Amino acid sequence: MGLVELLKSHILCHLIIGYVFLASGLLVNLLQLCTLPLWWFNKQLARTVNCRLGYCISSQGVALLDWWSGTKCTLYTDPKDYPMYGKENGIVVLNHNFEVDFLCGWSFCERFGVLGSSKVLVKKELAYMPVIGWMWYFLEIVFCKRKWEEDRIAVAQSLKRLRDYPENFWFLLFCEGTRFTAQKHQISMEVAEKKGLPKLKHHLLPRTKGFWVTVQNLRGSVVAVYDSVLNFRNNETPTLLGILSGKKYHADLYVRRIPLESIPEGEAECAAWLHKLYQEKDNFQEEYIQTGRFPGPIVSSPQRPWPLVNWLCWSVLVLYPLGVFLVSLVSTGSTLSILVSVAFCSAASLVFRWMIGQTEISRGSGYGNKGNNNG
Ligand SMILES: CC/C=C\C/C=C\C/C=C\C/C=C\C/C=C\C/C=C\CCC(=O)SCCNC(=O)CCNC(=O)[C@H](O)C(C)(C)COP(=O)(O)OP(=O)(O)OC[C@H]1O[C@@H](n2cnc3c(N)ncnc32)[C@H](O)[C@@H]1OP(=O)(O)O
Ligand SMILES: CCCCCCCCCCCCCCCC(=O)OC[C@@H](O)COP(=O)(O)O
Repeated sequence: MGLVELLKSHILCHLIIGYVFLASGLLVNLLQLCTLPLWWFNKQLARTVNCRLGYCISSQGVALLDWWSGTKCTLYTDPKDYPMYGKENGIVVLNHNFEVDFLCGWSFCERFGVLGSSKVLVKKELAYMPVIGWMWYFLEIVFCKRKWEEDRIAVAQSLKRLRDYPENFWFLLFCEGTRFTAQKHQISMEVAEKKGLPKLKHHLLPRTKGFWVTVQNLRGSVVAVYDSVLNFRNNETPTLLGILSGKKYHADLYVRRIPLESIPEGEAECAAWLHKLYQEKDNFQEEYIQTGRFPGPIVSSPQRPWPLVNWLCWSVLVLYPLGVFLVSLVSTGSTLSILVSVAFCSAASLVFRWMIGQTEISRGSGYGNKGNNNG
């Protein structure tokens, strides 16, 4: 192991990264709170400002993936669709097998200039997470309880609000509704069998209601569905802790652009369309596993320097006062103030570790563990 690798895997580096993320993130959350009065006077300006503020947080995740761990993300897509990416609103339908799929998603958003404005249908539990969950409130992210009776009105209302969003956005949908596990897969295939639907090998049976309500409510504002399939080379299953330790992975993403007008309007027809899409996604995954590549050409989607620049700026901004504080603490501080500071740092480390834990499939929810629903 080289010196740089050793340094990247050192806990002190992780603590510094965690501190920069939490301190800058909470500062940004505070700035977002300050934009509240602006919503009354100029809603579109408030939204644009919040996109930029959101970028300050999520691009740190991209910097960690692209610059710190050096993970490569390769895009397979039709070159004639490429110029449209980032220039129009799209619904992204992505498989949900990996703990860092959201980071890869963010990395592509960054490359196409839609990171600050990117949206997702996310489980309500994540709304309470400091920094990211709080940022999402101001970015008008759509939360769901994964209980259709409670979600149907709230989700539709949140989606309707996005119709006049001032920035181009991608709306991410994990239609499987939860991360892939062997047990959830077995149960969802039992549901598929009961419904007379073909079995899927690499995906859970998609939940169709969220997709239907999204397509219905964003029609006219969103132009296309980006059917996306993500996998990692060499059968790797990357983790956020691995990335934090500087482990380099190689992600491959296959994207097909499907015009929204080709998707049926009726609920049953739309659901059938989505089930067919997941059979095709399953075939693409199978092809990747057999051949090590997705269909179609690789299109270069270069990284931009901004996530690194943003990360360095925030690091200077929050590490400098910490340094000054630590020096004064050591030189003049009482035992009590040193103990309080140590306790505070330990608590912050635990919060950061808890946030990382939210990405771990082994700590995932029981949703999808019962055939008749929430489990
Ligand atoms: C060019 C580059 C392109 C792309 C780049 C890629 C991406 C970048 C884009 C954006 C990035 C932005 C942000 C990313 C950042 C972070 C996000 C990270 C993660 C958070 C994601 C989540 O939180 S996922 C969980 C929440 N989301 C969802 O659940 C969405 C899918 N779910 C739905 O749509 C649901 O329908 C629902 C949530 C709306 C409602 O839930 P409910 O459980 O009530 O669902 P249903 O009513 O559908 O369920 C009942 C039906 O399901 C059948 N059933 C029962 N058991 C099962 C089972 N085990 N498996 C499957 N189906 C089951 C049941 O029979 C019912 O059937 P019906 O026929 O009656 O419908
Ligand atoms: C320097 C930057 C460091 C960045 C550190 C980020 C810290 C962690 C933030 C995590 C925020 C996003 C979490 C996404 C987690 C996720 O993928 O959720 C899973 C859900 O879909 C489904 O849940 P489940 O039913 O449990 O599978």
